[in-house]
Parts: sequence; structure tokens; C-alpha cells
Amino acid sequence: MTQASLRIGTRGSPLALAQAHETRDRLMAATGLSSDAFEIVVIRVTGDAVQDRPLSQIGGKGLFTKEIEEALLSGDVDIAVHSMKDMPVLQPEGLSLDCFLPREDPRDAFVTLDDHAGLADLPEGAVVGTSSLRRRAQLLARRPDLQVVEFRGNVQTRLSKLSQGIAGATFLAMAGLNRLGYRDVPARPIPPDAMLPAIAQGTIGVERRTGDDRVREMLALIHDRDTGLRLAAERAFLKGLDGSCQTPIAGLAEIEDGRLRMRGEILRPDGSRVVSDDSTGPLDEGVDIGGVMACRMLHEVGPRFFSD
Ligand SMILES: NCc1[nH]cc(CCC(=O)O)c1CC(=O)O
Repeated sequence: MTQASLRIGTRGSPLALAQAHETRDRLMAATGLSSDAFEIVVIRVTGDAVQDRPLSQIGGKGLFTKEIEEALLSGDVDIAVHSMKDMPVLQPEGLSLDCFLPREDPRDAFVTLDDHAGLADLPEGAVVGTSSLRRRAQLLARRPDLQVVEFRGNVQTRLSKLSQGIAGATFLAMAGLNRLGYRDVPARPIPPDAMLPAIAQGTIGVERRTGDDRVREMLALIHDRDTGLRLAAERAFLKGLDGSCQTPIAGLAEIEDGRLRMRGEILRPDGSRVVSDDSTGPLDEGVDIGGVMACRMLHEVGPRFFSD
């Protein structure tokens, strides 16, 4: 590569920076280029600027991505690194998102400073902190007695809220903890059967300008095929449901014996109803598997499932 360095756009949170560094390290290893060939550019986004209100009140997905995508389109950066969990299913005109790094642990973790073994051991009426509509709904579906309070901020903030006694437990993504190297956080992974994770949880996606062939070829070197096949199913499911941050949706695709197994779940926000599905098909038919699952579910629950 003879051009100037490749500019990597990212949010400035500790997790976002860790993900940008992982992307740069993989690009260095794949291309043989030195770190001078890459520049990490931090971009401030709405979702980070607004700390005092629940994200679901400010707007749906896109709060963490809009400004970064604008920088990509205007040529201020050449690639953008995202948590795929925060990405809308459709990209703006002119941008492509088809490079996924090997997926981290997709599971949620149960985090408590007390010695409760897990969710089932929380005392009657215990207070749990989360800002995720999905986690809230899943929690209330299993334990309607629990009280859910709004919990935002990074890992440190959430742990300090636990130590102040604001809540007895919270949830975090295992992927975030692992990527940040937080080994001593008291986190227990929750099996997907007990709490199905968010679509794409644990996956880093790298976005680019559609016509930028130099970047397309570079990103092809670090794309992880299995992760791509899994995300195709999960994101087709999300797209079929027309999911936003206002709707509790969970889903996980896994490769088992050379086939793609997709589990999906939609919930009423108060947890009063849960509809789940589990289906397996050929590895390269994720788009169909996820799309058909979404259709079946919408048909089963009728049009006003999420809102009424
Ligand atoms: N919504 C915020 C967000 N986006 C991605 C992750 C974690 C890392 C990942 O799932 O890839 C988190 C934090 C969390 O849910 O604990």
C-alpha cells in the first residue's frame, strides 16, 4: 500500500477502543504492514454524549453509529469499527458492512457482589439494574417479583452502583468483559437457554465505503466466515421483525455439526409473554432461516405484540 495511512473510525469508550485496536492488530498481521500504516480516529456520538436518559427514550438503533457513518461517507475515516449488537439492519446508501471478526463469547453474564449463585437465587423482590429492554423483559418473564431499575454507564460505573447498593445484581455481555480483559469482575456466564443474548452480541463489524476496492480487499483478509454465516441468520431475523431498541428481541445462531442452528425469541416488554423458536438448516441459508423464523413469529403473535 503506497497511499497514506488507513484511518479507523471508532467511538471513544474503552470497549470501542479495544475493538478498534483488535481490528488494527488483525489488519497488521494479515497485511504485514506496520502500525504506522493505521490511524485510530475517535468520533463522538450521540449515545455517548447523553448519559442522563434511557437510550430507548432518545431514539432507536443508530445512536452509536450515525456520526461515525457520516465520517466514513465524507472520507474523514476509511473504515468504521462497530459492536454489531448496536448496528441497525440496513446501512446508509454507499456503505457496506460485510467484514466480521471472529466472534467473542455471545452470552450475557450475571453480575453480583453478593454470593448469589445466579438469577434463581436472588431473594424475593430483589432490585436488578439494567437499561436493556430485552434483559428487563427476559428477567421479568422468569422472575416477575424482581424490581428492575435503569442502569447505564461503563463496567466501572455499573460495579460502583452495585457497591453503593443501588441494585443487587446487573447484567453485562461476556464479550465486553473479555475484550477489556476484566478478569476479576464477579460475572457468571448465563447459558443461552436461560437468557438468549441480543442479536449479534459479541461480534465486531467493520464498515467501509461500498466502492472502495483497496479497503474491500484488505477487509476480506480479516473476515471470519463462520461469524458471517451466523450473523446472516441473526440479522435476517431482526430485519424480518423490524426490530428497534424499543422491542425486546433475542437471537443466537450457532454452527452445530456443520449446520446452522438458530434460536430466536420475542417478548412483551413486561415479560408477560414470550414466544421462542429453534430451527436448524444448511450453513449458507441463514438469511432464509432467520427470515422465515421472523415471519412465523409475527404471524403467531399478531400485529400489536410489542406495543399493547
Ligand atoms: N449496548 C451496549 C453494548 N454494545 C456491545 C456491548 C458488549 C459487547 C458485545 O456484545 O459485542 C455492550 C455492553 C453490554 O451489553 O454489556
